[in-house]
Amino acid sequence: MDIILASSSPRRRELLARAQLDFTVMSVDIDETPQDNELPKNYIERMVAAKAAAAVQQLNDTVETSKDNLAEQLIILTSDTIGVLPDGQTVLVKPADREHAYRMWQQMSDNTHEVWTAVQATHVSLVSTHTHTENHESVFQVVKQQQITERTAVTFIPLTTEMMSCYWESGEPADKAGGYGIQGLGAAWVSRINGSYTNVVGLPLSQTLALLKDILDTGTH
Ligand SMILES: Cc1cn([C@H]2C[C@H](O)[C@@H](COP(=O)(O)OP(=O)(O)OP(=O)(O)O)O2)c(=O)[nH]c1=O
Repeated sequence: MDIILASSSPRRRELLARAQLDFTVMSVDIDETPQDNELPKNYIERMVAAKAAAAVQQLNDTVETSKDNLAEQLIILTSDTIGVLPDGQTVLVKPADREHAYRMWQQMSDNTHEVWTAVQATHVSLVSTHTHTENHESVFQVVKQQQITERTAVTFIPLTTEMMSCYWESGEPADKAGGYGIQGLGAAWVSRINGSYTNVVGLPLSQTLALLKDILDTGTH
């Protein structure tokens, strides 16, 4: 079964490549705006499912021209990373602008938040259906989907306005949940983590491999 990583995150690509698996990558674009008072669990589960649905739709939009290059059974991997404040309710996403980043960082300063990454593995199969004109049409249909969510606690040192200003200017925070990258300059703000490091970077690697193994095992029985 072929694996598709449906993500435009270079970090996820790089992490999955470390497992020396064969996989291809496609980008999906969805609206990632949290709903009012949406709980972290609901938000993150909705995101990975929506990314998977967008990937299936994208495959089906081009299936007639690309099916010679596609396996009939595919596993699509989608993932989403958020920060969660100690209240267990506040979701930290990518900063919309500098002020948004500062607001998040003020709440994370000298405090411990959690980073949650959800991963969904979606097994799809190419099936041939009859159309009303008696023609055949091929579409990918979902056979099975499984999700996991991994949580890592991250403690920040006390932050000053000057530190926040310098960091924002670096450009690193813009495309990252909670407005920091532990794999980059953001490491200087982290005094301690408890849990998976790769989870913070965007893909909990060992847990993702276990999820893949699980869905591959059940798919072939
Ligand atoms: C906390 C943290 C997040 N991040 C990143 C991981 C995710 O890529 C990003 C959160 O945004 P996501 O929406 O999870 O992912 P994405 O938009 O980058 O990619 P795609 O939806 O196409 O898969 O924040 C880091 O790189 N380092 C960190 O320390």
